[in-house]
Amino acid sequence: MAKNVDEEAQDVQRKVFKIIVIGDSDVGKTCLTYRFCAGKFPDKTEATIGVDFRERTVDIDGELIKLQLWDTAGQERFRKSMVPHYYRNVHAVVFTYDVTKLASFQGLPMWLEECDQHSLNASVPRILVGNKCDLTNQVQVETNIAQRFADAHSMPLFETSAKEDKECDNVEAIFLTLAHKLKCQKPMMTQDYPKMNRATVLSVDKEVLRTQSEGTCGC
Ligand SMILES: Nc1nc2c(ncn2[C@@H]2O[C@H](COP(=O)(O)OP(=O)(O)OP(=O)(O)O)[C@@H](O)[C@H]2O)c(=O)[nH]1
Repeated sequence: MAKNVDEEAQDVQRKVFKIIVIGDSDVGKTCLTYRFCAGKFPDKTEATIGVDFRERTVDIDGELIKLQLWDTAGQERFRKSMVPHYYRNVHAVVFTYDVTKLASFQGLPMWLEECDQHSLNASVPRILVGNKCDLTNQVQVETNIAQRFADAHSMPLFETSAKEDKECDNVEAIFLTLAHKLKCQKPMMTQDYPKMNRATVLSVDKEVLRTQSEGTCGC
C-alpha cells in the first residue's frame, strides 16, 4: 500500500539504523530477522542469495527508530560479489552461530576478521547470538565457552531460538538492546539511501545471479 504524505514525512524524521546479521549458512539468520520483523517463525526458508532486508520501527523512550536488518547470505557462493554492499554504512553487527553446530561457532573468528577488514571495529556495537536453543539435546556449544568468546570480544551474548514462540521476548531483547545503544548515535541519513526499499536491494541480488549464470557460479 502506498504511503501517505504524513507517513513519508515521519520516515524522513525517523532515525534509521543499518544492522547486519552475519554468520555461517543455516544458523538461522533469516529466521531471526523474520521473527523480529514479522513476529513469527517463517513457514519455509531458502538459502539467502546475496542479501535480503527487513525493517521494523521501534519506540525507544518515546522516540521512533527504524531498524533496518540486513539478512546476509552465509554461503560463500551466494555472497562474494555482495560483500562490499553489506559493510557500507553499518551501525551494528549481529554475529550468529548455531548452538547445535560447533563448526558455526568455530567459524566466528572468520566473520570477525571480515568485519575488521571492512573497518568495522569495536566502536560499532556488536552482539553474539547462539540460535536454535530449542534443540536442547543436540547442543554442541556450551554457554560458558560462548560466554568466554563473547567476553574476549567485548560483546553481549544471547542464546535464543527463532523457532520457539516462548523465546520471542529474547529475540526482541537482542534487537532492542542494539536499538538502545544506537539511539544516541548518528543515524543513516535519508540521502545515503534515497528511496531505498526492498526492491532496490533485490535488484542487486539479481545482478549477482546474472553474474553467476554467466559462468562464475561456485557450485
Ligand atoms: N530448531 C530450530 N531450527 C531453526 C531455528 N532457526 C532456524 N532454523 C532452521 O534452520 C534452517 C536455516 O535457517 P535460515 O534462517 O534459513 O538460516 P540462514 O542462516 O539464514 O541461512 P543462509 O541464508 O544460507 O545463510 C531452516 O531449516 C530453519 O527452519 C531455530 O531457532 N530452531
